[in-house]
Amino acid sequence: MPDTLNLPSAWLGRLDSRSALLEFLQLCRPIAFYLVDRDQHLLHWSPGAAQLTGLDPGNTCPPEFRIHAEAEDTVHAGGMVTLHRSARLLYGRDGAVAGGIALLTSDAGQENPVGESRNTAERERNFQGIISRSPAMRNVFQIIRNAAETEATVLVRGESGSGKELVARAIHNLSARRNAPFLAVNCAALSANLLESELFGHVRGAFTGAIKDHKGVFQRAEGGTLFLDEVAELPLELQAKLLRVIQERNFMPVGGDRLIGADVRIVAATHRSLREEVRSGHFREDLMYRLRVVPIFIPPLRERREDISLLIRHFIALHNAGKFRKIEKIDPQAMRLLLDYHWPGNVRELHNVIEYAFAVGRGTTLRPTELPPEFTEPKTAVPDAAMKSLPLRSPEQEKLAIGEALRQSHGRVTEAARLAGMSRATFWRKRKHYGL
Ligand SMILES: Nc1ncnc2c1ncn2[C@@H]1O[C@H](COP(=O)(O)OP(=O)(O)OP(=O)(O)O)[C@@H](O)[C@H]1O
Repeated sequence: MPDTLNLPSAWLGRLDSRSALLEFLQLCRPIAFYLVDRDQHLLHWSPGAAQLTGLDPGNTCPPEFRIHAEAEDTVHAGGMVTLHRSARLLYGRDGAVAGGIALLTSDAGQENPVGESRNTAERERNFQGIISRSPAMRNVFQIIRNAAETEATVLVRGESGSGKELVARAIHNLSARRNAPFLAVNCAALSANLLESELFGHVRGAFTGAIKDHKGVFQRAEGGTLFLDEVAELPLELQAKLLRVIQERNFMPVGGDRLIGADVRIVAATHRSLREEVRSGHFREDLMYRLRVVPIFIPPLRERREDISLLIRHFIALHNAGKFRKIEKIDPQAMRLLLDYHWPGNVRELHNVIEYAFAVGRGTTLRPTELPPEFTEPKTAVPDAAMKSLPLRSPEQEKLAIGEALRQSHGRVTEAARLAGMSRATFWRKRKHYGL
């Protein structure tokens, strides 16, 4: 079925969303669905919904039908009819929740088709362990599939915790190299000397303490894939050596006198823009071009908000499999806090939040009090004067202050721009510039 992903963006840009929505609602009259605003006022209850449920609720949404979160669940119309409901949240241009839309189908007699389509949907949302239903990520999945068939070097860009290593593993697992090793090295975690040794190995006596030969990851990953995380942090002298491996397919261990062949596919990752690193003289341009043969960008979690509830459910299901606690429901207030959060640590942070809830809470409902302090503690207002002096701040301070303004405003850009004492346009530009 075609989806928005396949619609030309130029055409989408010209579309008047108001008239398109009204046409769409008219056309779908026989289908059972409804729309609510963020305060749960019923905006539209289709004739199909009235027929299926036997209800005509006016503009008051029956409590059972309120939409607080993305859900695939059942609702009971008038306590008699059990319906299957697919609910989705709708977002405004400012990124805040603007309401919800839900589709109702009769559970009875549709067991198989609904069951099948749910399974298909589940498969589409779990690609090699990467859970997502965002169109941008579906694009990423397709690039992974295609790139895995080739030997091309891949550069994954994304914020910390957004899933770069998962992408690298997926490429390896789908490639012809899947039966050989997948090894990961974090280029930011080691000093230049240790990193060189870890990458290329050393021979006995190469330096004090080198009491025996040591094989580097280029040798240990023979026939497989090497994941170079935080590649932008690679010191310049090692960049030259890496370039050589990519071009010549061989390398020299530290203190060695003999070149060793390297049959390794490289997948590199960074949270920085390599172009900017090249511009500032921290990264070799020739190496950048060699690494980004296939560039993959993973959007931060806050830019694919449709994934938040999916990931929450995924991690809850993972932890439910343990013995300590089973969470069956999420309190609507807790869900709103989770959905409105800015997620600076991306999926890793979300997983930690669920782990925290399992550790501190009890019972079958996840409650707001079981969320870490940053969700519940009263926000300390950023002093206006301090925010207004933003242009005088260093880039690091400015980035921090913009992040804080977004956090305080729950991602609502107009409000955040006001807090930061900037116009919306400047705020957008700076936010983009800092990758926030
Ligand atoms: N879409 C996703 N679905 C399921 N789990 C995910 C997803 N994205 C990330 N994770 C999980 O979040 C954690 C962080 O992911 P990963 O290590 O791949 O991120 P990263 O971008 O490489 O982070 P860093 O740059 O900090 O190393 C891992 O536990 C990973 O399994």
